[in-house]
Amino acid sequence: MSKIVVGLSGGVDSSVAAATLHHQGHEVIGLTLWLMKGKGQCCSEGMVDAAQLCEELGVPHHIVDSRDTFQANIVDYLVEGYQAGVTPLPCSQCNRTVKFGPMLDYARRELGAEAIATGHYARVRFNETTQRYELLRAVDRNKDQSYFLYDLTQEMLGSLHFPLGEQTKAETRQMAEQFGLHTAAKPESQDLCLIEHHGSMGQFLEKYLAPKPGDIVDTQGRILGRHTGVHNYTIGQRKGLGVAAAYPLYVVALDVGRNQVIVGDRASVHYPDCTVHRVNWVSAAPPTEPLSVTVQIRYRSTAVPATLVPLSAASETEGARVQLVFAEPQFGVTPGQAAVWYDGDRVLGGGIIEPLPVQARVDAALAQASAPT
Ligand SMILES: Nc1ncnc2c1ncn2[C@@H]1O[C@H](COP(=O)(O)OP(=O)(O)OP(=O)(O)O)[C@@H](O)[C@H]1O
Repeated sequence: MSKIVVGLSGGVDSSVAAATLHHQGHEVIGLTLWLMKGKGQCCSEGMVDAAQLCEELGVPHHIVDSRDTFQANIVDYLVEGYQAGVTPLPCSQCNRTVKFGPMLDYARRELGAEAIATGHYARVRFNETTQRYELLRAVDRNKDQSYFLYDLTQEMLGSLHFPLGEQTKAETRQMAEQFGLHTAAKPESQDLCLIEHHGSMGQFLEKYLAPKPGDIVDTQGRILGRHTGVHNYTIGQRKGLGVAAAYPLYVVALDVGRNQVIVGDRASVHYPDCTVHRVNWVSAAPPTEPLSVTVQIRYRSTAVPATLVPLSAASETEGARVQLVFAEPQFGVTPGQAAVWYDGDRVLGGGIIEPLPVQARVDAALAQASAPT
């Protein structure tokens, strides 16, 4: 049995992950990262719940102040992204740069442990033929979090345990009761931790970005209304535009230079393809030829068939790039969000959807708007 450091948020999933490993006879050490600056109920309550869980299990608990790392890698990343007119996805970035990397470092350096575990719903296996670790979807498809884990490295996968990957959420809740954990009845977190902490994404952004009103225009440039700042809008957004029209309007492009939000009909926010940068091939070697995959462009969306075409990197900071050509045009392909591609249950890789130049978005919108959906 080995020494395993378990990341504890104070929620039911990580509690059951820790309790399971403890009951299997592993030497469990609880580790909670203190993530957010300022007073927020979720962080303080989470740390206390995690500490109490470790008391119940009779295992040590460590708290590591990671507020500066979280601020630099997540808060600043989000604010800069929204300011530039994209909608950044914080979770995959957080998993790699704030959670798994630093947790593994701390486990090795301070605790003499080589393994870490979390309550994520996903699976890892070692492929003897390719000699690579592979990331797989969780058995509980409704809870599957593999989408957020595409950016992990082989080294991280090799040190990781996901004790909940083979079970359903309902089974996890049952186990929490059987183990007699005080976190058994804790409600499910509904949103991004940042949103739970601040109330809403709007309230979070208000702290960092001043309102910057401008025009809402259609794809022909006609002014339809006013907006409160391009950072408050997302490609594909319909609600909250405050513009009356004969048909529903969607955000087609965010023009930061002109400070305009450009809107069109539903057909105009369908895209036949997208390019993706900062690509990570988590389970497989990068291909040299086009590859058939299924791809997920949002956490909750269904994976759809696409052809992946390898591209050369435009610059060193962009990392590897690929083009994804969808079998059917996709709604609201949102720059800043992750595209994650799969071969069945196996996550092959993923990356960040690149912004298109505004004019290219408008041209694509005009072309799609006149095409049948
Ligand atoms: N502050 C933290 N410190 C250490 N590990 C964490 C922290 N927050 C989350 N984790 C780990 O990452 C996993 C997934 O986190 P996520 O925020 O998605 O929580 P969740 O699915 O609601 O799980 P939980 O019920 O454990 O909160 C958690 O189960 C936990 O192992």
